[in-house]
Amino acid sequence: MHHQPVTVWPVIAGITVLIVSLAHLFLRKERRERPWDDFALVSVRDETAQRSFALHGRETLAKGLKECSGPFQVMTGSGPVIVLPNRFADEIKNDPGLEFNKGIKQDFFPDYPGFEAFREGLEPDSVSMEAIHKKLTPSLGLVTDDLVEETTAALHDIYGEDDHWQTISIKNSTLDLVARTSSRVFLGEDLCRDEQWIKIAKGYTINAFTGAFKLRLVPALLRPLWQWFIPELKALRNVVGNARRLIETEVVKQAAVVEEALRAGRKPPKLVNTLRWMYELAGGRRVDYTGAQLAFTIVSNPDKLVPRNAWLTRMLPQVAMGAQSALHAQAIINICERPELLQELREEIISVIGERGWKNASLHRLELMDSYIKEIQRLHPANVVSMNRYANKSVQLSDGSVLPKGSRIQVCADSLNPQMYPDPDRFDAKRYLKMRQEPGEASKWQLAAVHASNMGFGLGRHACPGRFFAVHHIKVSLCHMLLKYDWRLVPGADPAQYDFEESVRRIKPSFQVQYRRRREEINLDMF
Ligand code: HEM
Repeated sequence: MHHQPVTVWPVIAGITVLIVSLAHLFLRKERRERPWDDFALVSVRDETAQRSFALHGRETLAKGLKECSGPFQVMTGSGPVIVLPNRFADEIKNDPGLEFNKGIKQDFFPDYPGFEAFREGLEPDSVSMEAIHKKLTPSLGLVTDDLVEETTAALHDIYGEDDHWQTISIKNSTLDLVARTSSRVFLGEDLCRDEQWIKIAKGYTINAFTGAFKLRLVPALLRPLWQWFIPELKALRNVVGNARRLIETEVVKQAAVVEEALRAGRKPPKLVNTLRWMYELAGGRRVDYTGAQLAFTIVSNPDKLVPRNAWLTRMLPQVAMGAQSALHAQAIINICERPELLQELREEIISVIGERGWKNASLHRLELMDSYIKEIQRLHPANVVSMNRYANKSVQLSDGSVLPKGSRIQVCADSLNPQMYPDPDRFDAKRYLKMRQEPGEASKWQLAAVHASNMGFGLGRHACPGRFFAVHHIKVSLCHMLLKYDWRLVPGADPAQYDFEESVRRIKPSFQVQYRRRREEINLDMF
């Protein structure tokens, strides 16, 4: 009788892959999700450490600070994080052993198709990072006219011209405003008004986060194959494809204008947007313009992030649009409760912009506004920890404790320290203005300056490089929003409309405010 040859090799190969994958999964879980030795694991209300931090993050941190004399740890959804009291902020701020990007890279898949934004955005020497440092920050004076024009057009579309009170979600409306006005600076006039682009910027984030989350659940060996079966990653690849079509068309268009001018022996017309800047900086280098633009917008919709991505939800909302729109929204909410301050801010805008126009120096002179926003970052921060780091090697602290290689770190804020801030629980819009009036302190307490006592923009070598633009941007927006509209809370509405996730506080999308068009004292569009 003829026997069918037994095809044992595929079976053996399959079993081997399974065993290796399970071993890998086990080891990975062991390595990344077990608390570190030598650091107290803090929890409150008899909850498990993970639930304690997820549900009562700020309370858990407060307990750790009160009961532990030094660093302690909390358990996040994706493993332990060692929390340092604020006194270590200056000590570790420039430590080369503590990286910003590595933690994100580990949880995302920059080499897989769809994750181009992570590949481009997480390279410290990427052209997009260079564009922020070398072009965007030094050229703020050049982007002001575009920002002013786009703000006027966007406010007209979003809030309109009606002088009767109307009700709107402050979170969604400021997100729409910021998505459009910052896209004007990132991409130029045509794309910032393109609904398809705005939709892409919002869709990319949710698919990237959900897809990465699902992929992380699978053993590493299977991921190269598994990625093709995850619906969100299919959607992600489509979004990138659509973005690529839009952005590359724009790159070709902008490049053609430059080439044509050069061929005709003319100086190319000036265009101020990061796309053009990256093109100029690229030299011979290959640049993924689409990945870079998606990286700029990656957190345009931070509310939709998946809870299990806790480590990332803490880090990424602090980058770009999500943080900018949250600060815009908080500035409006706070002003609703302070009509006298609104009047003072209006007077400052009228006197500074009215007399000097939209110069860079004028925006510097909006010192009350500067102080007001910094006080919001102090007293109503989106997060009470900052300086997310990953230890590339073990790092010894001055108290003798050792941050193990592979651990993730955060530093607690100290913005309620009465030694630093008298009457710390009081919201004082002029607090930083007064501090700047002390001899020698004029620039130390500017909104864009970083200091361990207010880490709204981080601290040290990984402090936010986009902060100078962010400050410029919010000042242009607030000049328009405060002068053109009256604002108030919805009468009788619950003031506590925030969601808390771990140590992060987010404004609920359902948080509504009321506004109506007023006649502005000066025409901001004429300067
Ligand atoms: C109000 C707006 C913004 C706020 C509050 C903010 C806040 C922050 C904070 C706190 C960090 C440090 C995170 C940490 O150390 O854990 C950070 C980093 C960063 N931010 Fe911002 N940011 C804002 C806007 C922007 C903008 C507009 C850009 C880009 C143009 C940007 C690009 C970045 C980048 C690339 C990093 C990482 C820096 C590095 O890897 O060294 N941010 N941001």
